[in-house]
Amino acid sequence: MSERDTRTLPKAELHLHVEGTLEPEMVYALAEKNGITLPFDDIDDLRSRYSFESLQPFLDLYYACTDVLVTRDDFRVLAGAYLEKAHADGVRHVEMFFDPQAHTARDVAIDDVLDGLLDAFAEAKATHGTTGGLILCFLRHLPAAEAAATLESVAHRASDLLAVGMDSSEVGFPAAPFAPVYARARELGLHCVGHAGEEGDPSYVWAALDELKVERVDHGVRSLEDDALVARLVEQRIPLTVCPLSNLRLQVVDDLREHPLRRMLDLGLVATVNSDDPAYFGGYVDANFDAVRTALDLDDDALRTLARNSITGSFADDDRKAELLAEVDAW
Ligand code: HPA
Ligand SMILES: [Zn+2]
Repeated sequence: MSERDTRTLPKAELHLHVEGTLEPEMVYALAEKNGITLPFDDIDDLRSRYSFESLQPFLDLYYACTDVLVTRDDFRVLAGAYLEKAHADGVRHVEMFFDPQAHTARDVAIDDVLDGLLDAFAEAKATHGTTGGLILCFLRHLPAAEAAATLESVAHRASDLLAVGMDSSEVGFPAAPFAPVYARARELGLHCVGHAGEEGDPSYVWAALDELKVERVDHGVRSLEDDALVARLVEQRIPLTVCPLSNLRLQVVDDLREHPLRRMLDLGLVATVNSDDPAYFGGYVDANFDAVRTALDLDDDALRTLARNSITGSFADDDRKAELLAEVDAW
């Protein structure tokens, strides 16, 4: 096993929900500032709820906490705190998910969400040289018509986004109705990614590829159950944004020593390591690198491959990719 400090390994984070970086202290501070009554007794009661049997109970808590985000500055502060932690973890490029429908449903203006998040990126670029951008996620448990309306509401600001994505409950919520929304996103010049194969079987990953035409699969760990799917992902070099501690906490895997990440690398898949919802799942990106390094006995070459995959799998421009890949080679 490698002994190097993985925080010094230059990397990109490609699977990070900004709402999932809401730490309990910030939940309480923002609730007080914004006069919001939380459905918990106190901060310790909230902390006691961070144990999840599956995706849905986590999502219920995640959306309840999201209600404290109201103003442009709330979004700036939230994303800014994450970008500082990411910088300390060696993250040089971030492609950040946000869930606009979780905010506009509470009458928060989508421009305030976007502007606050972009303020934080501008600060991180100026302070640390961090690059990256925003991925607008559609909530797949809601009707596709609502996703379409959300996209149209920001169509005039498409240049402020990198991509669209899809998250929230997976099993029982088919991708096909969202195909026209994804087609429209491509028309607007946006990249396309989507969560699939987290809890859903390989048919969900096929649908993300064939119906939504995603360029990257978020999670995708269940793809390994289907050899033909693995062959397609390898052949087309479709990156998979894997989130080990998330998989452990949501009981997608019982034990990190059984996590498929090493098998994914051995099969030639473009797998990356990410934190998903770090405030809820026990750690930011370096904690994820550290956990899989120990559990799967990964050496420095495997860690470098994961970092390289995060850069080649990103939507950074070619010059930025070359710059970051050279930094990884020098590690
Ligand atoms: O891990 C996740 N899966 C699906 N939706 C999500 N929304 C936030 N985190 C997640
Ligand atoms: Zn996710």
